[in-house]
Amino acid sequence: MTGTTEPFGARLRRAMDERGPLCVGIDPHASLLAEWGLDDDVAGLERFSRTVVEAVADRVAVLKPQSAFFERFGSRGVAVLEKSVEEARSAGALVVMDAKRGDIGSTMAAYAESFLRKDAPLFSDALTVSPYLGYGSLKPAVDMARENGAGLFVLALTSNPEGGEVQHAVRADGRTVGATMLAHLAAENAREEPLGSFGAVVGATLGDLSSYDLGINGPLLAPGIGAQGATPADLPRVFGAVVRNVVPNVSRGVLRHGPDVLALRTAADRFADEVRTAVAAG
Ligand SMILES: O=C(O)c1cc(=O)[nH]c(=O)n1[C@@H]1O[C@H](COP(=O)(O)O)[C@@H](O)[C@H]1O
Repeated sequence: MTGTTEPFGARLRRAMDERGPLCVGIDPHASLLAEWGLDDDVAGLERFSRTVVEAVADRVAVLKPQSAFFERFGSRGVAVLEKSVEEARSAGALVVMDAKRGDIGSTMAAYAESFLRKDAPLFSDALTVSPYLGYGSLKPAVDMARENGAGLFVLALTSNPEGGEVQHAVRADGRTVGATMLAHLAAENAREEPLGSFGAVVGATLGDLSSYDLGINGPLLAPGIGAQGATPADLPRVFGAVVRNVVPNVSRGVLRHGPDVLALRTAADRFADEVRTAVAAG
């Protein structure tokens, strides 16, 4: 931790307690731009992204821009991404940059500088990362996050059906690969209060996860609600005792209500209420 920089986990816990834990994704699919009556170009991208930020950044805990949809437009798309991150953060939302980076250690350090160094143009409160070059390859990102009060979300048990062939694979020590990633995160977050800064991505679509120890003392980003078929009511069944640490993500389930700001806001509020009710019951 540098100076008085408050760790991501503490900032996230407070935001979740104050605003509820919902994360809304900024996923400007070409099909959504068309549904919103926008052109599939940089101006359309900018209008889409600004509208989502205007609609929900003052009320949800987290916004998660999907970097690929911005990178599609090259440097001008990335400029829109920079602006969206800045606007979302100034409206009080935390930003999780969904860029799913993962590389050998020496180049991972450059990715970490791009997203997790406080003075970087794309600095975000947290970054999604892939540990499938080995968890240890993420060390430069872990270190950079710690120094800058940022966090990581490590892909552990993803929402897509193809993930199982890697994540459920059993290692020589009898543990699955996914369980091993969770154990690394638990070690990273040990003794952190009120919540560690190193989260796992665990799909809300996965059903019974009782064979996994999700008690990593860190946040669990749970995509899959809405378009992928999971609902807020599934959360207690999937996450059990750690449901209070879940940050459920909805992207298309909210975004399909645009371009009307009020309709987007109402959709996000409805998911937020359903999540609150499910977590309270869990
Ligand atoms: O890391 C992620 O955010 C992620 C991990 C995962 O396992 N599954 C998953 O869907 N996501 C992302 O979460 C978002 C889900 O979008 P919707 O299906 O439209 O709600 C997309 O941006 C995905 O890239």
